[in-house]
This record gives sequence, structure tokens and C-alpha cells, in this order.
Amino acid sequence: MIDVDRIGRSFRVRGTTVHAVRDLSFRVGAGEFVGYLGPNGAGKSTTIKMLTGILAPTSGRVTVAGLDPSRRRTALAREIGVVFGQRTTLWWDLPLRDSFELVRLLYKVDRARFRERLDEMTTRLGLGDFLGTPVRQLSLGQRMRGDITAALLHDPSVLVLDEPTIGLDIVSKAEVRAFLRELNTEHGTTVLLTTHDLGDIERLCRRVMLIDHGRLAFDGTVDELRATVPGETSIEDVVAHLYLSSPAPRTRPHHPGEDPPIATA
Ligand SMILES: Nc1ncnc2c1ncn2[C@@H]1O[C@H](COP(=O)(O)OP(=O)(O)OP(=O)(O)O)[C@@H](O)[C@H]1O
Repeated sequence: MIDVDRIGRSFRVRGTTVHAVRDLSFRVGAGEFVGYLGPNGAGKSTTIKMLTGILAPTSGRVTVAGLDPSRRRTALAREIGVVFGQRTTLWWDLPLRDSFELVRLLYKVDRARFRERLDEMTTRLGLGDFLGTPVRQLSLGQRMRGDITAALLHDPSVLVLDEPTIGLDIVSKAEVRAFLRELNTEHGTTVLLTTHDLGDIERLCRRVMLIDHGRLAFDGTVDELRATVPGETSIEDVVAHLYLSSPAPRTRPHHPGEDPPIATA
């Protein structure tokens, strides 16, 4: 479903080259729920931007649902839903319901199918009380549920989430997690989840990938991740240990032919 083959992405910043992602390869199969972890600046958002076609890789190849994201953005939009927890895709001044109607028109979703899907999401995410409220008046938890709905109204096969539980209280977090779990198990939607909240990882993900300095440093189950640091049982302590044991600075000038060291899991 997601096939990443030795991709890299660099940026020129004030005369130096920042390698945000280097030689990154992984595959995510249909129906998987995969967590994508890494310290600040590790390259997670850059990866997601390449998977969703916002950025083209500077090297390597990526396909999502069989499509090259940066070249087939319109076709990909039908296959993928994306939620950026720190930004909204909803129309700020419009009632939530009208934002959804605009999404329906943009994605050319059949009216009956849309109605059915929105009813289902309204029930599952408890949107009923604020469908008529302008987005700017929604609480963060309400807005996030609106953003998740907007990303799923066209029934994509892949959902990419960038910090979907950031800033949510424990009840909202639990509701969003329960919804995502059901979406994956009952609907078979493939999910890639980026988060700094290890509760999301423990409660939702069968598989975890850890990126550091733009490279894949770990790919396995949560239990295998835990076992990488003998004596540590808390996932938070294990991940902190892996981040701290990473010896290189996160950005540095490029020296041709030389790669910075990475943390090994
Ligand atoms: N448009 C850009 N121009 C220049 N440098 C960039 C750009 N986007 C990202 N970078 C750099 O690439 C590196 C990886 O950034 P990225 O946003 O992918 O990290 P991240 O893992 O998502 O971090 P965080 O957890 O803090 O969101 C960082 O050093 C960042 O400064």
C-alpha cells in the first residue's frame, strides 16, 4: 500500500544542505496500523509530505496505493486521507457541516454515500452537537474530530495522521483512539500515525518505525522495541533512551561522501 524505496530529501538553508530524510526504505501493507516515531527534527513530517505529494523526494522512489504522490496528486487524493494535528483543513468561518459539504464537492463524493458516511462519523465521533458551529468556535477536541471526519468522507484506503491527539484531554484522546482502532479493524483502512504521544503507539499500533537523522533506526513490534533496551519496560523510557543515545546533531552541513552516524536500535 505504501512503498518507500531509498528516498532522500534535502533542503538548501543559507548555503548548507540539510538532509531531512536519507536513504529511507520501508513498506506498509494494506490494513496495517503503523506508528512512525522520532525525535524533533528527525524527518517525520518531511516523510509524510513526500507520501502525500506535498514534497517530491530528491532521490529514490515512493508509491502510495500504486501512485507516485508528487506526480499523481489528484489521483492520490482519492486514495488517501491526511490529518495534520497542528493545522486544520476545515474552513475557519464556516459551520462544520458546510466544510464537509465543500469536501464532498471537492472529492465528488456521491450525495447518498456522503450522507451515509457523515451519519456514521457523526455517531461514532459525537459530532451532532456542533455540526452547525463555525470551525473557529470549536474546541481543539471538536475541531480534531471534524478534521478526522473531513479526511475520511471520501472513504480513502490509506489514512496518514500527523500528531492527531496533540493537545487533547484524556477523554478526547480515548475517543479518537477508539475511533481509529475501529476504522482499522472494521474498515480495513491502512493507517500511518506520527505522534510524540507513546500512549497512541501502545494502544493502537502493532508495528512501530523509528526514524532518526532522516534514517530508519528501528522497524518492529512494540514488544520488540521494548526489548531493545534491556531492563526497561516502559515504552517511554525505551524511546527516551534511544533518542538520547543518538550521537549526531540533527542538522549539519553536508560533506560530500560522508554520512552522519545514527542511533542503532
Ligand atoms: N522546508 C524546509 N526547509 C529547510 N529545512 C527544512 C524544511 N523542512 C524541514 N526541514 C528540516 O529538516 C529536518 C527534518 O524536519 P521535519 O519537520 O521532517 O522533522 P520532524 O521529525 O517532523 O520534527 P518534529 O517532531 O519537530 O515535527 C529538520 O532539520 C528541519 O529543520
